[in-house]
Amino acid sequence: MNKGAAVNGEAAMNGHNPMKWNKKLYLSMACIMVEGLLSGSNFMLMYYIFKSLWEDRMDMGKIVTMTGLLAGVFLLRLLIYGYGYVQGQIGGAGVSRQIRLFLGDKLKRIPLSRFQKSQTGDYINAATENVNSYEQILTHKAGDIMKNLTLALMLVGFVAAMYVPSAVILLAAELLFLPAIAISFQAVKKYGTRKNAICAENVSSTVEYISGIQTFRAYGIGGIKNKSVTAAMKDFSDISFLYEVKIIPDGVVYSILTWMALPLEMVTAGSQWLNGRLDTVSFLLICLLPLFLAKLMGTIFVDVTSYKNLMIAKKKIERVMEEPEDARSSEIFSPKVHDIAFEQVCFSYVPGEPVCKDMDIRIENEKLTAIVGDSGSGKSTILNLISKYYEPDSGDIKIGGCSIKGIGTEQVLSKISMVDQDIFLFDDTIRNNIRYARPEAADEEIEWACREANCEEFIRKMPEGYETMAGENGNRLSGGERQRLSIARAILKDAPILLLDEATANLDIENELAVKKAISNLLKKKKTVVLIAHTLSIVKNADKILVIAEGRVKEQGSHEELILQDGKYAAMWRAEQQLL
Ligand SMILES: Nc1ncnc2c1ncn2[C@@H]1O[C@H](COP(=O)(O)OP(=O)(O)OP(=O)(O)O)[C@@H](O)[C@H]1O
Repeated sequence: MNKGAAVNGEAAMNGHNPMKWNKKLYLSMACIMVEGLLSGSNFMLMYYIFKSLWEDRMDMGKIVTMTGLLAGVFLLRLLIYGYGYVQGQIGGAGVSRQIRLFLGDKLKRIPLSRFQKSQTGDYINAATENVNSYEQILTHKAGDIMKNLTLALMLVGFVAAMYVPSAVILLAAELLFLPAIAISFQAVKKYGTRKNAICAENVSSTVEYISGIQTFRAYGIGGIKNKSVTAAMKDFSDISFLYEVKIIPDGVVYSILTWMALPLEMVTAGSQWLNGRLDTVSFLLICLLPLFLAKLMGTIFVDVTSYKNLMIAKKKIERVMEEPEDARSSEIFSPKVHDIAFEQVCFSYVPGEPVCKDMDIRIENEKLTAIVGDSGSGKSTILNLISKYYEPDSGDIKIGGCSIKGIGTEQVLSKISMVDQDIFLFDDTIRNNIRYARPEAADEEIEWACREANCEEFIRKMPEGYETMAGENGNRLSGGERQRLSIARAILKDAPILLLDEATANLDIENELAVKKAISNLLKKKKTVVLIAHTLSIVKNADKILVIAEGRVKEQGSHEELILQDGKYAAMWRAEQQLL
C-alpha cells in the first residue's frame, strides 16, 4: 500500500509529548524520596536511644527529647508523604488524560486500512489497559523504587559509619540485585511482550464476538465462536502463569542470597565485638539491618520487575502514537468542478491480489455515472478510493483536476456524501443521527431532508417521533428505514459529490419502492453522482455506465451504446430481463 500520503505520527506530535512528566509528578517524586530519607533517620535515632540506654545515660530530659523527635519525624513523614501522594495522583491522572486525549485524536487520523482485526485490539488495549499501566508507573512504581533505593543506600552508609567491612557485605548483597534483575528483565522481555500481544488478540476476539453475537447466534455458530474466545482467554491465562513461573525462581534465589548477609555479618562483626573493637549496640544493629535490607531489596526486585513489565505498556502506547497518519494538508480543498478521474490506478488490499489494475476512469461533472459488474469485481473499492478510505498503490485520483494524494481525508470527505450498504447509526435520537451530516442544520432542515428521503412517515409513527432513540447501531430500525435515514443524511449534507451504493436487493417490495423514491429525489439535485447498481434497471438512464471486470473498465457508454456493443453489459441486461 502506498504510504506516500501518510505522515509519521511522531512528527505529528509536533514536539508535544503527551507522556512527558509534569511538575506535580516531579514534586511527588521529590517528596517520596525525602520521606524515604526521613524513614532512614529513624535507624539513627534508634541507635542513639539504644546506646544511651546501654550506657545508662538516659534521663527524663533525653526521653522527652527522643520521644518528641520520633513523633516529629513521624508527623513530618506523614505530611510529606500525604502531600507527595496527592501530587502524584493528580500529576499521574493529568498525564493519563493527556495520553487518552492524544490517542482519541490520533485514532481519527489513522488510515482506515490500519484498522484490521489484530490492530484494533492493540488500539483498544493502548487506550485502556496500557494507559492504566503507565499511570501506575507514574503514581506508584517510580516513586516507590526511588524511595527504597535511596533508603537501601542510606542504610549502607549508616553501617559504614559503624563498621566498614559490614557495610561492604551489605553493599555486596545489594549489588547481587544487578544480575538478578538482568535475568528477570530477560523473562519480562520474552513473556511480558507475548502476554501483552495475547492480551490485545484477546480484546479483538472479544470485541468481534460481542459485535457479531446476533449473527453468530442466527447462524448457530455462537458456540463455535465462543470456543475461540474461550481459547484466546485460556492462552492469556497460560501466558500469565508462564510469566510468573519464569520470574518467581529468580526472585526467590535472589532473596535467599541477600539473607545470607546475616550469618556473614554475625561472623564478621561478631569477631570485632568479641575483641571489644565494636560496641554492643552497633553489633546488634548490624545484625538487625540485613533482615530489614533483605525485605527492602525483595520489594525493590518485585517493583523494578513490574516497572519493566509496565514499560511494555508504555512502548505499546508509543507505537500507536507513532502510527502513520493520513496526510493533513493545511491546503483548503475547493475545486471549482467535481469531475473525478482515475489515472492508471493500481490497488490491492492484500499484496499480490490486485483489485484495480491500471484503472482509468472518467466521471463527468454533475452527471450520473453508474458502476456495474460481478460481485467482488471492485465496485465498492472504487468508492473507497475516491473517499480516501484507502490510498492507491500507484497512479493518481483527481477531483476537479486536482490530485487528492496530498489532501487530508477530512477535506476530501467534506465534498462527498455517501450512501452505502453499511449504515452506521449512533445510539442517539433520530434527529441527531441525521444532524451528524451537518451539525449546524436547523430542525426544519432536518425534517425537510427526511421528507425528501421518504422517512417522514415511519419517523412520525415512532413513539417520540424525531426524538426517538435509534438504539445501538440503529437496531430498532428495519434495513429499508436505516437506508432512507442514510439518504436523508446525504440530502442534508448537500455535498457536490454523491457516492451511492444501491442496495435494494434485500428489501421487501414496500421498502424497495420507498428507497428507490428516496434515491430518485436525491438524484434530482445537480451533483456528480457515482452509483453502484446491483440491478441494471436502475442504471438505464445514467449518463454513463462503467462495466468493471478483472480490475479494469471493460466497457463504458450509455445503456443504448452498451446494448449495441453486445458485450458483457448486454449479456447482464438480457439475463436480468429474463428474471423479470
Ligand atoms: N478490506 C478488505 N480486505 C481484503 N480484501 C478485500 C477488502 N475489501 C474487499 N476486498 C476484496 O476486494 C475485492 C473487491 O471487493 P469490492 O467490495 O470492491 O467488490 P464489489 O464489486 O463491490 O462487490 P459486491 O458487488 O459484492 O459488493 C473482493 O475480492 C473482496 O473480497
